Amino acid sequence: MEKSRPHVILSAAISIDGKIATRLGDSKLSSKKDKIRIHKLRSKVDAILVGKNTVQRDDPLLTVRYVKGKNPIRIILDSRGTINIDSKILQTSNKIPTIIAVSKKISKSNLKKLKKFPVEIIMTGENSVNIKSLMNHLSKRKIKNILVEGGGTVNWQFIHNDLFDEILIAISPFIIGGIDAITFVQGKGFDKIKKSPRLRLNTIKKLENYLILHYTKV
Ligand SMILES: NC(=O)c1ccc[n+]([C@@H]2O[C@H](COP(=O)([O-])OP(=O)(O)OC[C@H]3O[C@@H](n4cnc5c(N)ncnc54)[C@H](O)[C@@H]3O)[C@@H](O)[C@H]2O)c1
Ligand SMILES: Nc1nc(=O)c(N)c(NC[C@H](O)[C@H](O)[C@H](O)COP(=O)(O)O)[nH]1
Repeated sequence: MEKSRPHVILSAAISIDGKIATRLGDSKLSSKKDKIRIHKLRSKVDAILVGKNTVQRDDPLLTVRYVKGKNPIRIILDSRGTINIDSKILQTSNKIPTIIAVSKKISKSNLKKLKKFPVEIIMTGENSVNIKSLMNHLSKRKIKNILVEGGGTVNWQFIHNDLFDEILIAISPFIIGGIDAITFVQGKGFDKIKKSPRLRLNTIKKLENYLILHYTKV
């Protein structure tokens, strides 16, 4: 029987205090070697997924550049279709397959704007994108594995809905601090430790001053 969702790997670079960006959205935590590690990983997955805020803040390409390899399909969660038309994602959508996942709340004008680009639009969910049905849809499209590269709001949705299989964390040698800085997992958070998914620490690897932790679910 076909699996109802792809294999999901959550990945992030965090400061030693668990933040993924400063309060101003600066997230440049990875070193060159760490980027090479990430790009190797990108080249091995069918798709890479991020939330709209990450696109707005980082203006990422989400391609494989530090190593040779194929680019994964890019998937952006953007409920209302407010992604910037000048973003590298939209501007390179003629070269790299791109899916914009939107919800039924998207305005006609934003939908029209997105349709001007050669992107695939998947509409699911009332207010925000229904990631369970999105995963189901992607599975039918033969997307077998997805690298979720954040940000914190997206990570919470995947963790809270138990839609992940592995977590890769790069603890980077920085301290960010501050109550307004974004953490690896945002959202409401669990109120009891026992509600947190149980994780098994599989491997730890030192990469210069970085520590790469690989977890799977128990
Ligand atoms: N260090 C790292 O590894 C890393 C990785 C990724 C992002 N970041 C940083 O994280 C910050 C962005 O994180 P964030 O938490 O603000 O936003 P995010 O990137 O998680 O995007 C969240 C947005 O995605 C959209 N969305 C649509 N459907 C959704 C759904 N079902 N679940 C969740 N989101 C949905 C919504 O507009 C929502 O506001 C940026 O500053 C970025 O630089 C850091
Ligand atoms: N591993 C990792 N280390 C970081 O320091 C960082 N900021 C991210 N962030 C993930 C997010 O998806 C970013 O937007 C892309 O890492 C930028 O992607 P590009 O280089 O433009 O392809 N991820």
